[in-house]
Amino acid sequence: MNTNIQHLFSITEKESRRIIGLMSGTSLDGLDVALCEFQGHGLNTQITLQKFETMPYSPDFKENVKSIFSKRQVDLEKVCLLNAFIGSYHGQLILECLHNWEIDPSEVDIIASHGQTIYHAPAAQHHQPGMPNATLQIGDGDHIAVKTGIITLSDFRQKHIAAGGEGAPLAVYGDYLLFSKKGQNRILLNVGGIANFTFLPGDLDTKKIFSTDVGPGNTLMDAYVQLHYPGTYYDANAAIALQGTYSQPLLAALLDHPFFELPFPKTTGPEVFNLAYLAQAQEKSKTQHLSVPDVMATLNRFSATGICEAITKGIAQEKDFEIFVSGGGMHNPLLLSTIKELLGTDKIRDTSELGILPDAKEAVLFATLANETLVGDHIDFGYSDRLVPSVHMGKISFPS
Ligand SMILES: Nc1ncnc2c1ncn2[C@@H]1O[C@H](COP(=O)(O)OP(=O)(O)OP(=O)(O)O)[C@@H](O)[C@H]1O
Ligand SMILES: CC(=O)N[C@H]1[C@@H]2OC[C@@H](O2)[C@@H](O)[C@@H]1O[C@H](C)C(=O)O
Repeated sequence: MNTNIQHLFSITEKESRRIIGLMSGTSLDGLDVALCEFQGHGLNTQITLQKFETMPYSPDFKENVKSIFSKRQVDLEKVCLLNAFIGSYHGQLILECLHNWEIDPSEVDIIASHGQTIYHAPAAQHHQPGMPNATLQIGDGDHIAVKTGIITLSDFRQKHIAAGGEGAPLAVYGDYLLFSKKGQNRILLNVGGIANFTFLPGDLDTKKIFSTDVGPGNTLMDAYVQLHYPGTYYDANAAIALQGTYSQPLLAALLDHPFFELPFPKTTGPEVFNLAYLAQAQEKSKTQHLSVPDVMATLNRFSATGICEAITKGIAQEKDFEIFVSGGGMHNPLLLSTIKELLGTDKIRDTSELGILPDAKEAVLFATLANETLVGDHIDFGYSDRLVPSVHMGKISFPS
């Protein structure tokens, strides 16, 4: 047997496995690195988040990725170069993290890498006849494996699409295993660039469980800040939005998009919800005269409204539910207070109450997906055979 396969096989036989989960999200703040220890699998998964760090990206790197991110026309050579570059750069950042944590790479069994999404195109969004759901993450796993010497699983979204899904959100697979609780309806809300939530019914009926994107989380707010305050990446603590007042006509125009009417589960990205979309909405609502703080306040309210309307639809007739929030948007005080106001609840907790640091949740998800691919059994995610396919995801890269 090839020694790589032998090594992989021995990892699957271990009592516990150390897996590094990686996430590089749409806001391009940095690479989230979560070192997790797993025992068991499926609903018996036991996970300990041993270390977590966000390795910040340099401004140059952000600009490089932004030049090809979510754009229909790009420099194809740049895409090709960045695919290799990001793989090796992520490998380097992992080695730096391990060095900071005084952990030798040989003590890590597996890396689970999301890569960098550069284009997301579910069929409901691209409308190109005869063309499938599609999504593209770059930062090739072979480069990570060779750089670190650690077996790497990557490119998780393609199998989801191949099996009938839209490639996102994948959160349902991890949330169900790590956070379901019999007797309690739970909403796991992640406010990243795009916001999404998972509904976990208290009867644990997999036919009702799903994750769905709901629309913009931070992406439009971030893009607008970056346009008006070059060198600033986001509206820290909603300082700008809090100086403004939201505009009802602009809010209505922003909410007037067919995505919001689509049934769950569904997915979207900055390919749709971007500055051009905002400009169209301002034109439609004749609100081009608004001040920067007023637009920021409206974008903030837009994200909160999209989130709350989707949650209200998603929980259907369930009256009692708990919300656990994660993602960078949870640090935005105006967004959080509006979500509480619109849902009429004060009871929003974060996932640290469930044992997982909220900023680490998505990186932990990919580690969990890798653990299932290595040692998990078939789980029937039945919400819809097509949209939450029951598959194991990730491609395997060996270091040699
Ligand atoms: N103190 C804060 N005040 C306001 N917003 C904040 C604060 N801290 C973080 N954010 C927001 O959170 C964003 C980063 O969130 P996160 O890291 O969850 O996004 P991501 O993982 O890149 O996105 P996605 O989940 O869509 O891939 C920032 O760009 C910013 O908009
Ligand atoms: C295509 C893509 O990268 N989508 C991300 C993004 O960030 C949040 C939301 O949009 C979600 O759909 C997804 O990530 C999480 C980890 C998911 O798949 O559950």
